[in-house]
Amino acid sequence: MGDTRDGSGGTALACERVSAGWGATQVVTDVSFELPGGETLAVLGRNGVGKTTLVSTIAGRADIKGGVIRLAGEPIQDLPRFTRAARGLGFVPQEREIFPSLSVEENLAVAARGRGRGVDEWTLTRVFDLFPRLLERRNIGGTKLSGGEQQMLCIGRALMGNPSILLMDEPMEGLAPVIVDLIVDAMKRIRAESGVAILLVEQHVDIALEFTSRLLVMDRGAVIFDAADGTRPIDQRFIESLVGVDALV
Ligand SMILES: Nc1ncnc2c1ncn2[C@@H]1O[C@H](COP(=O)(O)OP(=O)(O)OP(=O)(O)O)[C@@H](O)[C@H]1O
Repeated sequence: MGDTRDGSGGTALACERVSAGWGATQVVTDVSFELPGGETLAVLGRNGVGKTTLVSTIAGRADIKGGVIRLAGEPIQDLPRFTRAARGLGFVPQEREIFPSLSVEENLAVAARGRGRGVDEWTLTRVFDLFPRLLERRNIGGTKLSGGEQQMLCIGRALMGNPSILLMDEPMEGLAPVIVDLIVDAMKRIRAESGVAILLVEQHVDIALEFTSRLLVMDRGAVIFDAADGTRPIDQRFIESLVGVDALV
């Protein structure tokens, strides 16, 4: 019997015909998928196709216009974002949103939320073990960090909430290749050590395929290639052709 809170052994996150946008503007149309507990799903697509809008809708930041979002089976689309976070939805936003007036350690500490999982809990010590750079910089103000360090802090902060689902919006964007490697390694450790389900928004097909063969490709707000259940054979070059050349530079 799996952990009912994080849905392991069942569906951790599901979107059922979700349409969404910002104010009066609809961006996402009829997106459906299921993400089992502990698995990773990559959402691919070129700039502006609606990937951020989709994860922002799941997180409770964009406006849902139709459909149902389920967290471990329970509908959450009408809940405020803070309640979704409290129920186990972690978010690594594209803009990182580090608190500028707080140190690294304070940024992490304010996000701490224990869930009584004992040794499996993410704590300051564990986050510093995952990202030793953050330990070295623990007393530095959040905005004095490099882009890569800010991304580590943003991921560490989401982990401090001990989520069952981690929504990650292009976490490698704009980072030097050596930092991308470091973040990829950290994400592999996060998956192995915590069994968290990850919804990864990516533009780079090769990076997505390092984690998963569960893929959705979006174009103009809709899903144009659905391999979310992970059973479809994946041809990297075909997926790259769907995502578009601007994603390959
Ligand atoms: N916070 C926001 N407020 C208002 N409109 C937004 C917001 N974020 C995105 N949009 C709009 O939604 C549309 C789709 O953009 P979105 O960011 O969802 O695409 P994307 O696939 O994530 O692209 P990118 O990789 O550039 O982030 C665009 O017209 C964009 O201007």
